[in-house]
Amino acid sequence: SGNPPPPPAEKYEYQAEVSRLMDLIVNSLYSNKDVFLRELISNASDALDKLRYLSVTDSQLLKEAVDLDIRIQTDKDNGIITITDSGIGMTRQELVDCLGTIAQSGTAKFLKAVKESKDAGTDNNLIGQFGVGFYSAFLVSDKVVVSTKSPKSDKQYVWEGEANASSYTIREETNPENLIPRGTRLTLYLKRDDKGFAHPERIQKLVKNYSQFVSFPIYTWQEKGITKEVEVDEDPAEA
Ligand SMILES: COC(=O)c1c(O)cc(O)c(Cl)c1CCC(=O)Nc1cc(O)c(OC)cc1O
Repeated sequence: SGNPPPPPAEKYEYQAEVSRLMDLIVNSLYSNKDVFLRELISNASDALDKLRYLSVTDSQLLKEAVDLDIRIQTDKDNGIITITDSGIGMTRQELVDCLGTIAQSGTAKFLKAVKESKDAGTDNNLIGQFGVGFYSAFLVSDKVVVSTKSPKSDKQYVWEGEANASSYTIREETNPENLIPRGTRLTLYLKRDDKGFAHPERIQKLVKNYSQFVSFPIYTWQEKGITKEVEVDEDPAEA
């Protein structure tokens, strides 16, 4: 017989503050939903920064020898966006700590700030300021899958959450096709009304807009092959 079956997915309840936060976001308090891409590119960039910084004292972290970059793939027929980075990734516990809970302090302040800004009618983007950028994925997605591999663990884990759900699941990644050497891959299953975000030209426009301060190359994938979005003063001869 083959390998033993993988352990079943484990179900976790969100911390109450996370549920409140997600309700707020899912009810799309934010008129310009574009911010989801800025937040997710920012998270990917932070994870790459973390890896680069830690690798200065621990070169083992780079043993998977993959380039430090961000790849954004769009599937416009099925309304799916995939954002993959080769950053530090997360262990199972970090998945629970990072995506299932948020620091209480930040949340209370965030919720208060949003309420005030809502009352004040000024719809500014508070999401990024409180480290809750991940949940902005639910501005445009019914379901989000986060597959992540940290150099600190020998397994890759998959977090799965849906909008308006009170719980999420975490399981081991066992499908060889889905394995990544290191980093995090987010798969966004876009809402019916937001499938337009999966059009390559729309993503490319948003990436150009948000990638100005990102010090890693961002590639967007489309039918015709890979287009390198961020021209890092490339020598024309190499182009
Ligand atoms: C380490 O960050 C990631 O793996 C990562 C990524 O590469 C891309 C992403 O879109 C997201 Cl959402 C993540 C996770 C970011 C995150 O929430 N990190 C994080 C948050 C915490 O509250 C924390 O506290 C222990 C630790 C974290 O790494």
